[in-house]
Amino acid sequence: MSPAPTLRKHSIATIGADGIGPEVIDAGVQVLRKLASLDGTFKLDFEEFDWSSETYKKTGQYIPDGGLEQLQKHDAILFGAVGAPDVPDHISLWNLRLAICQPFQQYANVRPTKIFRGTESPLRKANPGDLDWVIVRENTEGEYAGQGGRSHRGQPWEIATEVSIFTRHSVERLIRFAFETARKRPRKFLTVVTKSNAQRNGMVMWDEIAAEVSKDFDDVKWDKMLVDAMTCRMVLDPKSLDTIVATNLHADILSDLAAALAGSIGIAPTSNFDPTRKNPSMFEPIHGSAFDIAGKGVANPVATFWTASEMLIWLGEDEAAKKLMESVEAVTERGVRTRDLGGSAGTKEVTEAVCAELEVIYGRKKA
Ligand SMILES: NC(=O)c1ccc[n+]([C@@H]2O[C@H](COP(=O)([O-])OP(=O)(O)OC[C@H]3O[C@@H](n4cnc5c(N)ncnc54)[C@H](O)[C@@H]3O)[C@@H](O)[C@H]2O)c1
Ligand SMILES: O=C(O)[C@H](O)[C@@H](O)C(=O)O
Ligand SMILES: [K+]
Ligand SMILES: [Mn+2]
Repeated sequence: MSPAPTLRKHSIATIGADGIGPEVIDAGVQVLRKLASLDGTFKLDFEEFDWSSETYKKTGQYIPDGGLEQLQKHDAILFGAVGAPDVPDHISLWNLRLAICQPFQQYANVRPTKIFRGTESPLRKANPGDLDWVIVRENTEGEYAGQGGRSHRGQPWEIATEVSIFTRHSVERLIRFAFETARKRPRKFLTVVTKSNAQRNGMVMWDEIAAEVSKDFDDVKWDKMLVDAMTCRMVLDPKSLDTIVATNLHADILSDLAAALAGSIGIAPTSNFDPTRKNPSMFEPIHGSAFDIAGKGVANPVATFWTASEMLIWLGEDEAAKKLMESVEAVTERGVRTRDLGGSAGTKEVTEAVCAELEVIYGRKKA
């Protein structure tokens, strides 16, 4: 008798945090548990962290002392969203999301977008397949470097600075990552986005570094766009784009636009990668805590399912990741969609439909 194959194990830290964050993370964990049990070749262990704006209001901290060391023990982090109506947004963002991404040097933030079957783009002429992009966002510095200050508060002569920092080290590693990402995709095509007409230092260095790095990627075609013109190209000529690289802030904005053009911000995933694998990478839907719909059971969990699929690829579970995406798309195609996608289903119904579809895909149930 051949020995039983060893079960691959992955430990996941979950941080639902605020608003719809815990709702979509619970849905994601439910689907992941189902997937692992149907697949049977790998096991997922989850540890839940209750770090949130509620924790902050009680303890004065989002992340307790030693918190990053606790995260460090896990293979990946599945994150919901942070932000609450009664905590300033810059406090919540800087003390939870950025307090993980930056020290863990998760420098490549990868944001794919596509139009799901059964859903509609607000662009009249775009159909599934016509918009298929990956935005690579710098995730450690730039406009989010944390440099700046305020003086003379409240005075008519008050001043505030918000200084963008671009280092050759970080720009080069990110652009190299973007070329590698483009190389792995069928079209092998990268668009480098900057604002090197108005911003004449850091952005000009970006353009120069892109030109230098491109020499190591003869097989990847690339072009350049100014960020303002890029918004027009995304809307008017979506088929002309494939992989896109931009600064922390520019790509933050472009990726919300990309999600909306694909149908909804409720479908778009994010991977915050530390490509060196020294630290765990963090996976989250692109959207925020959406206070306007929190607690109503209507949040679209699809962004978190796609996020979970990206996380599985990072953990080496490509086959299961593919099956998860097949089942999500079968469900959208069948019309089980939340309100943001023009449907009437709630978070629970979509989640249950995806679990049922997984059973079909794994062949336990007749379709
Ligand atoms: N990475 C993060 O944790 C993250 C990201 C973005 C915003 N935020 C924070 O979230 C809070 C709210 O920010 P915002 O309103 O600018 O952006 P948001 O993404 O939370 O919401 C924008 C709009 O999209 C809708 N929406 C978002 N996700 C949805 C989903 N899954 N299903 C259906 N509809 C969805 C919301 O209802 C809202 O109308 C703020 O505190 C902000 O700082 C956090
Ligand atoms: O990091 C940010 O800019 C915000 O949290 C959010 O808009 C995101 O996209 O993660
Ligand atoms: K998020
Ligand atoms: Mn954003």
